[in-house]
Amino acid sequence: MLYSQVTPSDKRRAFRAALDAAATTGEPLRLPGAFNPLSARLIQDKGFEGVYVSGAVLSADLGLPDIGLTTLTEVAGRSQQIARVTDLPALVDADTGFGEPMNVARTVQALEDAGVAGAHVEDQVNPKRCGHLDGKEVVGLDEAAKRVRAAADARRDPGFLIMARTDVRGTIPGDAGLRAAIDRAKALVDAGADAIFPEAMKDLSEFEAVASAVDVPVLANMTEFGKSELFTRRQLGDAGVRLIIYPVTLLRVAMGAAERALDEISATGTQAGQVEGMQTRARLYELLDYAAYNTFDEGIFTYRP
Ligand SMILES: C[C@](O)(C(=O)O)[C@H](CC(=O)O)C(=O)O
Ligand SMILES: [Mg+2]
Repeated sequence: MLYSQVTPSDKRRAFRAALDAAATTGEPLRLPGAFNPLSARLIQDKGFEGVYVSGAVLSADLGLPDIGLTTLTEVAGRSQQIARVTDLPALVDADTGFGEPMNVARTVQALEDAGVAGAHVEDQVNPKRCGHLDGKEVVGLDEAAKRVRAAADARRDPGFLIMARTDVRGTIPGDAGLRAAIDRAKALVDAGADAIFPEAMKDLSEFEAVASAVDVPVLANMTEFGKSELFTRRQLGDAGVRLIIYPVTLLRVAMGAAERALDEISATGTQAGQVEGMQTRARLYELLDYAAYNTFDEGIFTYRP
């Protein structure tokens, strides 16, 4: 009932332990993007290992493009709403950290307070772009390392996972881009990153090259309509990847269904033809643990001192 009984520090410990275990099992953790707290419940119910709080989803949710318009307050608020309804660890997209290294430090503390298990900070210039679009730019390695060091130094819970994302691959064509990504990944681990998010890898061999160059967990971003092919968990696990995000998948699926429903109402004058594909009232109540609230009510009601 209400919120998760698992404390943030327990979730962080469990997240790190699961990441360690993934190195031996070869089965990367799967973190679908929760587009709201309810979808986080569904992700847990379906047996996934974590939830992702995507910047692209958060901005789209607000009717905005993903170009660095959202604020720390908005991201931390949404992260807290999502993290508190699930026992799973939540990994948050902190974009560029919302400013200079000192702002990055504050971002990490705000996200710790939000109860999430970790966050990634990227090396794009402000204003940032989706990592799978052309024309993005990155800051120098020095600046990128300062962001990561600030993030690592700021956390109060050593379990909070600091992930460094590098977008450099997409800014340099050919092998030089991959080499630059590997160099950055290593330098960002030296700066204190607990994990690496190499953005816009072209193929499996690129994931493999990054994963074998660093001895921290590496994330694969399986976003649709982007630069990376959609690989399976098995393929990514074999390439040495330890966690996979499906950042915008559930939002895209839900919005696709919403469009179809609206079109059908317009075309036929009723949503009746869509009911079959809908989540039922009973299933919604199950996810909300409605029954527990009834029992609670009865407990209060029948209480006799
Ligand atoms: C992972 C990502 O940073 C996100 O905000 O979810 C995006 C996803 C996307 O726009 O498809 C990204 O930059 O890859
Ligand atoms: Mg993002």
